[in-house]
Amino acid sequence: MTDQPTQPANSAAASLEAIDEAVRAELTSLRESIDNIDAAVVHMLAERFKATQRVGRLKAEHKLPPADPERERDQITRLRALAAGAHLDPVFAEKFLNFIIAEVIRHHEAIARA
Ligand SMILES: C=C(O[C@@H]1C=C(C(=O)O)C=C[C@H]1O)C(=O)O
Repeated sequence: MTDQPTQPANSAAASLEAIDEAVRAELTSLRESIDNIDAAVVHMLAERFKATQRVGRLKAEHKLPPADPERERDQITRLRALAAGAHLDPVFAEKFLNFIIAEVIRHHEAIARA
């Protein structure tokens, strides 16, 4: 026979409810932080795209190519180092930056065509 808790059943149920309440409160609090961080990420991305759109217009005016692989290599090196220092997976950081840069280049190509 396995060991059973010594508490009466209704008392055990009450403490389980208390744990559930504490877990629920922690989950809500963590999700509030996540929502704030997501909002900050969206605002930062919007600012970044404002800057890259200006770069795109400048490049188009001066007949410069939409992509700059050397600049991208420098950024990836820098971002990977920042990620490692921040305990973020550098592989993920690189993928994330490449995802954003691909979208920026798509915008620059569209600006050049317009
Ligand atoms: C914004 C630029 O255009 C492209 C997009 C980049 C980016 O999003 O960081 C970097 C290099 C370029 O391929 C740039 O040349 O600076």
